[in-house]
Amino acid sequence: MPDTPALEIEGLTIRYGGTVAVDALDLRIGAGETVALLGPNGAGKSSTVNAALGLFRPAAGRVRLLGREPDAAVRAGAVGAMLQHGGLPSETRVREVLRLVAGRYPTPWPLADLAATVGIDGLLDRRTDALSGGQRQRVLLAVALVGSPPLLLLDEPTAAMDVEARRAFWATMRGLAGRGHTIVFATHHLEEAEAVADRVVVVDGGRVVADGSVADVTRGAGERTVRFRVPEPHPELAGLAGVTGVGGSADVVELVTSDAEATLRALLSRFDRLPDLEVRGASLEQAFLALLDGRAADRPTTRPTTGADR
Ligand SMILES: Nc1ncnc2c1ncn2[C@@H]1O[C@H](COP(=O)(O)OP(=O)(O)OP(=O)(O)O)[C@@H](O)[C@H]1O
Repeated sequence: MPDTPALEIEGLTIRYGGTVAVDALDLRIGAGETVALLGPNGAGKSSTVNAALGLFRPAAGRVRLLGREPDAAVRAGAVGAMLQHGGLPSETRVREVLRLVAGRYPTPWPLADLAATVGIDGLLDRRTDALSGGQRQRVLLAVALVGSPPLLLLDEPTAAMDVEARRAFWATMRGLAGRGHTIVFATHHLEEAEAVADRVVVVDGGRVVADGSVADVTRGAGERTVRFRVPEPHPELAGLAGVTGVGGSADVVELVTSDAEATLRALLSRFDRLPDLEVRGASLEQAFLALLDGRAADRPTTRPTTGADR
């Protein structure tokens, strides 16, 4: 069925005691999409990923992976996952773990090719308890990929990786995306989302607060950056109309503004010249922070603990 979504979540609600971690969340991800799940600590990303994998029963809502119940999709090898606290059996060699997992699938990814793809060729005979954090992540990725699943759910997959390993990881992911795999990943590295994702979904307080391409989300946040050269510091710039942040370096000022026109008017009334003036759209990071700041301002000082009670 070509139109069956890879992941479909309707009204997902997850509670831990009195805490509502996920609050009637809806999300539909089409086959072949690469989607970044963004959100501050405690937003509900891991809970959503775990529930999508059927690791626990939600308080309410419905999840389908490629049209199937989570358990059935996992059993059929349709989904591969890397979880935040994913473990490997101890006192075993990497090769044995991968052989064991491969045995569950009818047509597993050939071991040598898989190892080369995720950059663990040199680790196959290493004991799992002798791996560094980043090496462990790569082995966990190999475990997730062994069945060559059409859907990958990855929770902060590059958290322990160094720059080179992260680059290699995303090169592998791009290759898989190019072959039609659906990739859903939670991350705090906004530059990864910007570089890799077709779509970003921002979650806060257990709900989706923005959803679209990076361009949509940055445009939607309404922030702009006004940049120009100025020979000395001007502390008063922080108070100019529209300005929500001041940055820059040496003799360059970068003003983040929610009203570029008002900011430019205020600047032109103070300075005769604005050398090398540039007005740019916000980066994803600026948009993300503006979005969460805006929501924080809307919240009462004491956050309601049970969104589901509303
Ligand atoms: N096992 C648990 N027991 C109690 N509360 C939990 C449990 N797991 C998560 N929570 C709470 O649920 C909320 C959502 O947590 P979750 O781990 O899903 O967020 P997250 O977006 O993945 O955060 P992070 O970016 O820090 O990993 C938080 O308030 C968290 O404290």
